[in-house]
Amino acid sequence: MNDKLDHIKARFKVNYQAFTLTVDLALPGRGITALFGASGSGKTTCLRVIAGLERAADVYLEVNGEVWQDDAHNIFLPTHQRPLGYVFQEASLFAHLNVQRNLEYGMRRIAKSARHVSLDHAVSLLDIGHLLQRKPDKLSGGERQRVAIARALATSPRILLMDEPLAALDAKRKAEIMPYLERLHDELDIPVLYVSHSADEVARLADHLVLLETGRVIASGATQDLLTRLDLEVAHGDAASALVTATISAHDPDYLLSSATFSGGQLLLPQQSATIGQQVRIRVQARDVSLSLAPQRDSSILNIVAATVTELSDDAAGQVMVGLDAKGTRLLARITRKSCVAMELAPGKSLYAQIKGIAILK
Ligand SMILES: Nc1ncnc2c1ncn2[C@@H]1O[C@H](COP(=O)(O)OP(=O)(O)OP(=O)(O)O)[C@@H](O)[C@H]1O
Repeated sequence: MNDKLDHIKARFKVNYQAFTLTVDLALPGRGITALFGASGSGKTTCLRVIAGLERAADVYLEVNGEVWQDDAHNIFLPTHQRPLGYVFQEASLFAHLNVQRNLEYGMRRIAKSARHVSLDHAVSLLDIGHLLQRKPDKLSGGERQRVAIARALATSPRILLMDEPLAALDAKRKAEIMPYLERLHDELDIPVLYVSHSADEVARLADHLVLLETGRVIASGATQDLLTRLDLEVAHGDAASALVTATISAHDPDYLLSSATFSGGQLLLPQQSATIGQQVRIRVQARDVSLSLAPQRDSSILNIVAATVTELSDDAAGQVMVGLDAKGTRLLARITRKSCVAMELAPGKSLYAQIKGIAILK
């Protein structure tokens, strides 16, 4: 299987009285694709159409080579015949069955020949072996969600649809479950459509991003690219950030630091457990980047990289978002309009980006 953007094709229209959704998407057949947008933009409706749960018009839906629905040719696979896993905001487990039975229930529906994820594998991926005998009411919210995800996986889906699976959890439980979602991504070859309105989750998990606005797809592309496109709202405001892919190149135990190389040079990070040569995904928030025309040598900031201004765009009152290119990696810096004028910033100008804070995502 390759990474071309044509393994999932979804084309349809939904017409409610007060809302119209028009979708024409070609998405990668692997990795996590986030559907991102404000409340009411149509994210859940998209998943429901893909699952065959929602009436839509002019539907064409193809998942990794299988046509599930093609209205032009009267093809319609009902929901129970679509090999998909659906995980909702609130785990809908059977209260009277223990975890083991809940998992088996999902699996029994699937013919032996179609099973490619074993129960053991799903249990170990979500680390729920110690919970198998418990009833759902004896699980925490995070544990319930892990069981719900394992149950979806145990049906050997060709695609996993996840509708804000972390939304009902508090920050601590979210942080607990995130590594499991990353694990699915790293260890399973099942594409995930992940509905979210959290920029944080999207930056951390998604390879591909679909931006929805009042029923329209306004952009679809690699997360790294879309987060830094200044014509999009997602690249503005307090949460705006860039993603940097880097490779761990050294550890410095004396200072508890690790270095990582990326297209624009080297970054120093808090000491990482990752081995040398391992890839890491780093989030750099626009508000944590300041700019200078000369490289500062008398600063406490460790990460200073040469970059070129690509574009400028107004942000909040008195603020400007600056798009930067660090030899192939896009960064954002949010600075004051006053500094922008004083530094005579314009596209093509060379300068130095001083990165005050870095978050290692994985
Ligand atoms: N069955 C329905 N009949 C009529 N209108 C509906 C129906 N289902 C959803 N809508 C409307 O369609 C729009 C999109 O809803 P949808 O649930 O897809 O949005 P969403 O982006 O998932 O929102 P949220 O983040 O709040 O879950 C909303 O305006 C909603 O009120």
